[in-house]
Amino acid sequence: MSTYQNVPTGTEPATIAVAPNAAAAVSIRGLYKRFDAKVAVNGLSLDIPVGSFYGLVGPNGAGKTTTLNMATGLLVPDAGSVMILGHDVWSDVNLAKRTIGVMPQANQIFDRLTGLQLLVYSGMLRGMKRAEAMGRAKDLLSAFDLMDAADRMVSDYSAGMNKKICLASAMIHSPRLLVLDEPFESVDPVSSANLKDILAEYVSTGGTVIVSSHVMALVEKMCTHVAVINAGQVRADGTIAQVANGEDLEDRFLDLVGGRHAAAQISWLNGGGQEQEQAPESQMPAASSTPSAQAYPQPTAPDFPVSGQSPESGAR
Ligand SMILES: Nc1ncnc2c1ncn2[C@@H]1O[C@H](COP(=O)(O)OP(=O)(O)OP(=O)(O)O)[C@@H](O)[C@H]1O
Repeated sequence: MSTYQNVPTGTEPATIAVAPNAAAAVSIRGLYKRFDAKVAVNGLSLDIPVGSFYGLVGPNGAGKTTTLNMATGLLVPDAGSVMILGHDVWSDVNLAKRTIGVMPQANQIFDRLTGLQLLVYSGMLRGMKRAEAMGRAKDLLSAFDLMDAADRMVSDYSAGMNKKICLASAMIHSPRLLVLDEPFESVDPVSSANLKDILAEYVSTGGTVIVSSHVMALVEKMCTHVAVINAGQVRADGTIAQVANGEDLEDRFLDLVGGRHAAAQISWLNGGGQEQEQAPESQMPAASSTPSAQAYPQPTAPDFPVSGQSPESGAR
């Protein structure tokens, strides 16, 4: 898909100048998606090298999830192309899906299964024999410190345990590319360190990890590469050092996406430590006068029934 037939005239992104990179783990060109009037992804192009730990960062609503959904065969783009390990995603979407492990969201899994059942089911969905899926499921439960919870229903897991079982179910078929949305959210520091070790080991064997995250310190520490996304486009991409460009990555991010405004200037939000600002004189009653009905309008009886009272009972 490389034409812009679904894109409103006049809003087409710049022509795709550079051919997709078949050697990349993911090569995106001119990706575009519009939801009614909202352009979520606006001609986005990006190459993600094989064996990289790639962070996608951007403010809320920047288009990260929409991009990842299109790149992983979950959402049809309006235009543009995505290649995964040299194969066009949308010409054989099932092949692409076999290559990728996408971490599901907590509300996308069958949480009435036990952790063990969920992993075995995920493995068998990927075409594994039950015995093989069972063996891998136990390895993952052990690696993710979930062995004690293996026979408990996932609906009874804590938020962090839920994250871990979702991540494990994305890994059971040993994909070549892992796509993870905020994988460490709610995960305790010990488990999170273990997960990072597992992911680092996976990358060292040639796997590629893409994480979408808002936690810049985590991206700076874990990732080899980063792309800053804003308003559906890539603002900067490359190794962490290239993107940071000698600055702290978080400061650089703020420079790139802008939009920082002075929250501290909300006039009424003062924590109680300072005198409230006086209202302008014009809005205050004259000194020594008693409050008049004009200065302080008296509340009137509500013209709607008060909870538990009929309009009649309210008048009593
Ligand atoms: N199904 C949808 N229908 C309508 N608008 C959508 C839909 N999905 C996303 N959008 C809009 O597209 C824009 C990009 O959303 P997206 O979820 O891709 O952003 P994001 O970068 O992942 O944000 P966040 O960091 O908050 O998760 C937002 O303005 C969002 O409201």
